Amino acid sequence: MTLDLTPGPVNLRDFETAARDRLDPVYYDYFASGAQDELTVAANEEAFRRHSLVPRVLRGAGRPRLDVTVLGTPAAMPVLLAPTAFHRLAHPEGEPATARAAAAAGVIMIAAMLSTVTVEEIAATGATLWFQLYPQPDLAFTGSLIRRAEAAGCRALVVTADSPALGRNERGDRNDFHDLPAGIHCANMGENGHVRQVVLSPDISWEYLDRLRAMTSLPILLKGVLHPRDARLAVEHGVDGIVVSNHGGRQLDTTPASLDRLPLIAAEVGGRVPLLLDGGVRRGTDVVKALALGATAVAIGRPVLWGLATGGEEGVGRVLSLLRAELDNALTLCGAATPGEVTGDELGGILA
Ligand SMILES: Cc1cc2nc3c(=O)[nH]c(=O)nc-3n(C[C@H](O)[C@H](O)[C@H](O)COP(=O)(O)O)c2cc1C
Ligand SMILES: CC(C)CC(=O)C(=O)O
Repeated sequence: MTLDLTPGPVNLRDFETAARDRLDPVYYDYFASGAQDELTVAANEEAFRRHSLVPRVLRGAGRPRLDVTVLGTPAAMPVLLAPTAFHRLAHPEGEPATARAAAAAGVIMIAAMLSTVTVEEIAATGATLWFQLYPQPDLAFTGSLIRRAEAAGCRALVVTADSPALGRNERGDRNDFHDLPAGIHCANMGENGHVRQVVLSPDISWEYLDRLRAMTSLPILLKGVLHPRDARLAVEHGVDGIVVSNHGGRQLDTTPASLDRLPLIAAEVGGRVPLLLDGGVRRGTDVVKALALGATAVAIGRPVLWGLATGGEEGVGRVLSLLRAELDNALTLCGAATPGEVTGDELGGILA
């Protein structure tokens, strides 16, 4: 018997390396890649490096509490699982493995409409879910998806607004990856024995959002907002929350880092609705920086996929526990007692 003394991944970036070693390179590229030159992918992580945290001392804050409530949904920490498509490309168990890990960690999973297992089966894990929607021009079909998400117990609807078309993914082109492999499909899109094609439509407008608003009493978050005027419009159209996001740099390349847009949007929204941020969050200190700049919580996309590819439910669980430990440590070192206490004024010496 040989003893395995390798320590394994000790942070979220290590999980990417571990996942890369295990994954089919075509699927690795699908998960890792962004649009075109991937400038926005790089910008998202780079933006966090540009900011510093200035800790306060002798606050006697004690060990921080990490729990938050976002739009009525309690969570053990201000980190959600961003919606990402096609988890069965990462691990045969797919989304239910991710959901079990989210449930064990007490965090909210935003289930993607383009999951490879149905929302009902994901919900059967007992995880706390929100449901992400690509608004489909067929309103009746969209309505049926919303009804299913509601019936499955999803507690909010996350409407992705940054996808009037698919971003141009050149790694996918090089790999000729344009279809899911046999046996894996968009499980929520099944209808009378065939699978509906997802439509990313440039015709979706604020008027469509009004229709959605009238279709559900669930809180609605708009995902993919980068312009303060759109944030204002979102609030005017009755949205309950905003996800400041550039889709992990996978849609329009050369957009700014989502973190760099957060202060502008926070100033425009003025606390009327909670803001979430995703894109490039890899460290507990990144979470603190996002909180300092106006987010109530953040979401992570790729790190969850790296955990899933590396070790299924256990891998995702480890990603979440590492990030939790880092966040706990960062808040403690900042002298903050709760995530809500972190503000740009008091703690986040945001030095560009
Ligand atoms: C492989 C992959 C698939 C994604 N699928 C979706 C999706 O189906 N719907 C959606 O709104 N966003 C999707 N996203 C974007 C994420 O929700 C999120 O905005 C992004 O991953 C955050 O950046 P990060 O990966 O740097 O954490 C996807 C991202 C990745 C990496
Ligand atoms: C198939 C895509 C629309 C899923 C997605 O959002 C992405 O890969 O970024």
